[in-house]
Amino acid sequence: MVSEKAVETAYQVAKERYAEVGVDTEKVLKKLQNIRVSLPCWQGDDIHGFLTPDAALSGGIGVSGNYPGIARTPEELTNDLDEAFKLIPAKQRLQLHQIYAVTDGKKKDVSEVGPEDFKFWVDWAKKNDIYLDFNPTFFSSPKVKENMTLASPEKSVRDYWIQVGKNARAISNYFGEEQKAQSIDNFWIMDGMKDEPISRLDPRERLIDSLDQINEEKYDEKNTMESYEGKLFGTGVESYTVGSHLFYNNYALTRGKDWCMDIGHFHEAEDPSDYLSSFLAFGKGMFLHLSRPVHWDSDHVPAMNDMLIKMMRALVRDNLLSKTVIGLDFFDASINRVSAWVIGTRSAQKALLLALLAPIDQLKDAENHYDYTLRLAETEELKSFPFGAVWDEFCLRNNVPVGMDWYQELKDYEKNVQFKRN
Ligand SMILES: C[C@H](O)[C@H](O)[C@@H](O)C(=O)CO
Ligand SMILES: [Mn+2]
Repeated sequence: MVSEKAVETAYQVAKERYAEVGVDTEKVLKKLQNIRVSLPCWQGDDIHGFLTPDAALSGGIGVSGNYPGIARTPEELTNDLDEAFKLIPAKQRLQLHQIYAVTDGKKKDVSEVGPEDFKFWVDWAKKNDIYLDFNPTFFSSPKVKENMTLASPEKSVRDYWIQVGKNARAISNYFGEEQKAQSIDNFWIMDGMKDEPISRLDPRERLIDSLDQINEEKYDEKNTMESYEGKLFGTGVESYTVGSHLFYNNYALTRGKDWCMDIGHFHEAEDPSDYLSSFLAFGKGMFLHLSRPVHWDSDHVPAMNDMLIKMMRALVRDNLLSKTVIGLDFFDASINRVSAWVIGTRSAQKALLLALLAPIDQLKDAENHYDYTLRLAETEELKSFPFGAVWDEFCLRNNVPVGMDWYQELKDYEKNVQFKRN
């Protein structure tokens, strides 16, 4: 076990080192304490959900791996989440998908679920001081016709999915009312075509109309805010995605909604962190799906890599955190699913902490006075500052295991709970 004394001693040294360059680590720790990251509930059960757990995944997303101990019921999923939250410092958020409705034995279609089917989650969230976000489920359903939902050429198909979207807004609004904090309602719509379409505009106009119909009801933004997640392509819809990045960027701007960037949905040569300030210079707010794309939108568990660090730096350096909810999106069944939540969230928090531990005002001042030498010298020196000691102190203060100590706790849970499920 990591010695508390060693952590505290190292922190005192780190505090002094950062103070030398004008960074107050105590202020940074307070900031980090109040930034909630939104975990994807679907990592816990490979996106099966409870409404149609046997339905095949569609929309070009896929889970690989078969690690034992998957959660099969709402109780098992919340037990696993409880375990993850014991190993993640500070209070967080959780994204639910619509297929995670808990209908108490009643057979319901996704177009029929409402707030009452999420009471289970609201009760659990209140008990644990977790904020809930939402994602309507526009995939894994026989009602998806030829890869089309809200943009379908058939009115009856669109109408079905419009109802799903309306329900989603009512559910997210219910979360907001209950938790007294805004719930993000994130729309990802899989619609697209495998081969070159003749019209690229018609499906987009239909999608706009469907979304506008979904948004007819006015809800208090204190409770709920829609965000729209674009995509470059997906397996099966390689040639055309109706909801491209630019499409939702414009939809969000013209409707006063949030834009969602999933960093797995960009081309490898792009730098998605650059889009944050480009959008937020005009837009209302941003929701993120931080993920780890490996050659494509593979939804690996986020690691503290350059991409993640750049995203956090862009948010912190330009003061965009107040307009952004940091969500995660991954589903990896090749490793313990609870460990995926722990690793992904701790990595996101670490990247955020690293970004916060910088004398940003000073660096901006250097930049505004053309002192690019100081800017480069200091940002490079900061890379070898004792950031890990500040992270360990953060874990210690939050009563969660420091360093690899969490792994042993998780192995006990795996042995005593998860492996007994089969
Ligand atoms: C399960 C999520 O809705 C899904 O991952 C979506 O957010 C996405 O990123 C699709 O590629
Ligand atoms: Mn996503």
